Amino acid sequence: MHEYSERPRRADEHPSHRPLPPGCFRVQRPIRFSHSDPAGIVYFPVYFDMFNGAVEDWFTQGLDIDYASMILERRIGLPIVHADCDFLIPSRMGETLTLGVLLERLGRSSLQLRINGEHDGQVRLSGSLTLVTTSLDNFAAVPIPDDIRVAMERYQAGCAL
Ligand SMILES: CC(C)(COP(=O)(O)OP(=O)(O)OC[C@H]1O[C@@H](n2cnc3c(N)ncnc32)[C@H](O)[C@@H]1OP(=O)(O)O)[C@@H](O)C(=O)NCCC(=O)NCCSC(=O)c1ccc(O)cc1
Repeated sequence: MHEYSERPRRADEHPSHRPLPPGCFRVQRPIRFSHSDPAGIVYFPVYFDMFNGAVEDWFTQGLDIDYASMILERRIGLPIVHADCDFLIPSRMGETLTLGVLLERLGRSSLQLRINGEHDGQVRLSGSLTLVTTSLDNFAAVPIPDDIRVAMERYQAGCAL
């Protein structure tokens, strides 16, 4: 039996669809012509590309760990093993989305992030990414390196404030 009546209907009815805590890292993303489909709204895969850009900026600006050096010099990759997104309100060219990053879970080699797209205080989309720290030499999962874990734990504590 379908239980559609139990699905959240409005942006403010589900916990993950509320704005993230103010302490979370946020980055602005202008919506450009190239992001939109013929209906004039952002084409859904574009949001996943924006999510990864937000993760890169979160590392470099929010954690103070240079994302490019982590990959190119330390040879630590962060492949995505899970991605999902609820799309609540469409966005259009000329608008600016604010992407916020909440660190929901820190595992041995994986981390789960909630990434919300907000506009005028409203959550327009709410996604989840699971990333795994991986050696780029053999493409196997490796424990999250200590310095990265410390930075993430510090971030998690600050975000909750
Ligand atoms: C990442 C992998 C090498 C890990 O494989 P394994 O070493 O066998 O993984 P394990 O089963 O041991 O799991 C490792 C951890 O991931 C977790 N995991 C693994 N799969 C999942 C899924 N699907 N969901 C949630 N958690 C998961 C698992 O629970 C372990 O967690 P911890 O307890 O915290 O350690 C392998 O799963 C893989 O290669 N997957 C394909 C990844 C891929 O192709 N993704 C899409 C493209 S990558 C990409 O877009 C990208 C973006 C940005 C970048 O910087 C890099 C790449």
